[in-house]
Amino acid sequence: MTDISTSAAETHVTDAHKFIAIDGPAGSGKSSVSKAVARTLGFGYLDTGSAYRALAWHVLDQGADTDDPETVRAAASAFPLTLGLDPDERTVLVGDVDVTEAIRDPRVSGAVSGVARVPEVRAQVNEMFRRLVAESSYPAVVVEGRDITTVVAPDAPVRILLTAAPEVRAARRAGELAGENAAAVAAALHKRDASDSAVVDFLNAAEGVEVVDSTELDFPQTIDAVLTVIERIQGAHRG
Ligand SMILES: Nc1ncnc2c1ncn2[C@@H]1O[C@H](COP(=O)(O)OP(=O)(O)O)[C@@H](O)[C@H]1O
Ligand SMILES: Nc1ccn([C@@H]2O[C@H](COP(=O)(O)OP(=O)(O)O)[C@@H](O)[C@H]2O)c(=O)n1
Repeated sequence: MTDISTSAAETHVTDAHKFIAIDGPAGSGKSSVSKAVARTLGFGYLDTGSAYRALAWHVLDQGADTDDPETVRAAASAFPLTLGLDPDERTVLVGDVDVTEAIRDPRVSGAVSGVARVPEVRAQVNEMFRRLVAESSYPAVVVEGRDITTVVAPDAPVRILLTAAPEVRAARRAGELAGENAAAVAAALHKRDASDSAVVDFLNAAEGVEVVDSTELDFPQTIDAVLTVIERIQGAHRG
C-alpha cells in the first residue's frame, strides 16, 4: 500500500539512473507506448497520471469540489492509494475500491486538472513516485507523465518528450471512448492540455530531452523509436 499522505517534503532524486522519463500531452501515446517498452525491456512501468486521476476520483466520491485547493489538500492528506509498477497488472485502488476503470471516465478527466494544479499535492505525489522507483526491484522503471523529465527526475539519463499533432491525439482518444461524441472528446482534451500546460510545460522539450513525434508513426513504429533512443543513450553510458 502506498499512502501519499505519509510523504515528506520533496527531495532530490537519488536513483535517477533507474528512471526512463517520458512526458507528453494527452493522447500522445505515453501510457500504451511506455507499457510496451517496459514489457520489452523487463522494466517496471509507472503511470503518474493515474495517481492524479485517482485523487480526482476520491474528491468527487466525497461529493467535494476539485477546483477548491483547500478541499483537494484535505483529500490528499488522507488518500490510501495503491499503485503498482507491473506493466501487466494495472489495478489502481483507493482504499478497497478498484478505481481502474472509473478513473478513465470523462467526468474524472474533466476534474483532474483542478487537483493537479495544487503545488502541495504535486510535491506529495512526486515523493511517492520517487519512493516507488527507488524501492522497486526492477532494474529501471518507465515513468510517464507531464513533469517527469523536468521536475520528478530531471537527472534521469533517458528523458523523452512524446508528442503528436493535436488532431491526431484527439482522434486517438476519441477512438478509445466509443459512444462519446468525437468533437466533445477533442474539445475536452484540448481544454485539459491548456489547463495542464499552465502548470508544467510538456509541449516544449527541456534541454537534453529527446523528442519523439508519433504523428506520422503507427503504434509499433513509435515503440521502436522510443526503444532506439533508450538503447542509444544506454549504449553511450556503457561505452
Ligand atoms: N503511434 C500511434 N499510432 C496510433 N495509435 C496510437 C499510437 N500511440 C498510441 N496510440 C493509441 O492512441 C491511444 C492513446 O494513447 P495513450 O497511450 O493512452 O496516450 P496518453 O497516455 O499519452 O494519453 C491509445 O488507444 C493507443 O493505443
Ligand atoms: N506527471 C503528471 C501526470 C499527470 N498529471 C495530471 O493528470 C492528468 C491525467 O494524466 P494522464 O496521463 O492519465 O492523462 P492522459 O494523457 O492519459 O489523457 C493530466 O491531465 C494532468 O492534469 C500531471 O499533472 N502530472
